[in-house]
Amino acid sequence: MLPVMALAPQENEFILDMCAAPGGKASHIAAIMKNTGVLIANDVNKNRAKAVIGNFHRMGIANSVISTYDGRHIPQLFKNFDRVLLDAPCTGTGVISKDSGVKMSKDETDLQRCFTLQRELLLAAIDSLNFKSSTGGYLVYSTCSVLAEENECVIDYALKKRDVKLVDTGLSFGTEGFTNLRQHRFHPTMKLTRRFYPHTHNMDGFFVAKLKKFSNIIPKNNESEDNEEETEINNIDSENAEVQNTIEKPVANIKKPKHGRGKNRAEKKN
Ligand SMILES: C[S@@+](CC[C@H](N)C(=O)[O-])C[C@H]1O[C@@H](n2cnc3c(N)ncnc32)[C@H](O)[C@@H]1O
Repeated sequence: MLPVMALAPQENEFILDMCAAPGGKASHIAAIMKNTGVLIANDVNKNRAKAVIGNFHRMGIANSVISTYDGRHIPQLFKNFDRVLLDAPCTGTGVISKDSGVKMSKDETDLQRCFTLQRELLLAAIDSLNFKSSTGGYLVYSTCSVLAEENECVIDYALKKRDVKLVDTGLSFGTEGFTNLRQHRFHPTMKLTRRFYPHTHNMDGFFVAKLKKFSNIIPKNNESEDNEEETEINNIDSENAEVQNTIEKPVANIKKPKHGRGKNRAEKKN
């Protein structure tokens, strides 16, 4: 439950668990909230969401709404959360000891698909946060993967695309996230993220990062978006343009995100 400890939910807050099923972490958050405030427990997979319903009934949780939206659409549906947990879908390379099939069943395309989705979900999670929250404005991103492509690379992307900064997770163990790995050079604050390894920490491989949001402004990215001015998210967000077009459709009909062809200019350059 490390991500929930890092999230540090408070009573009476408005909290989103964007990828909640089967609901272990959402139940933990709800227990800390003591049936005050509101918890939105969302998961795109309707079958898996049934497990959240079961868990919440069993635990007598009465302050929650369980939804089955694609997390990338959440900012158009709910906004101004005090805290958001994004326990992202991932390749599961941290739990190979439990499911050795991961070694054989994932190829490069799966990895690419995973980290594209992770980036999109993370931007949506940030966009749904209330930076003016008097108690929060925090987001926790976690995966059960040990691959930098699904962890530091995703966080690095968000640091460039939104007005957020990494903060201490408050977790007293784990190793520091990478600032320097192969061809990658990440922001020095990446050491505030935490990595957990089966052989070192006697637990599943895991990654936890905590971000604080400072405004709704999309920072000018000097490397890839030289001609773009700082802009309020609500006005432009081209990444969400496709989402806006599909928002009225049932989840099953939602267009898949485009990979490769059709990406916007900035993403292509990254
Ligand atoms: C690592 S699991 C979450 C585990 C959960 N936090 C818990 O503690 O029980 C990732 C979840 O993300 C969900 N998911 C995948 N794509 C999604 C999307 N686009 N929007 C929302 N949820 C998504 C999957 O259905 C899966 O249940």
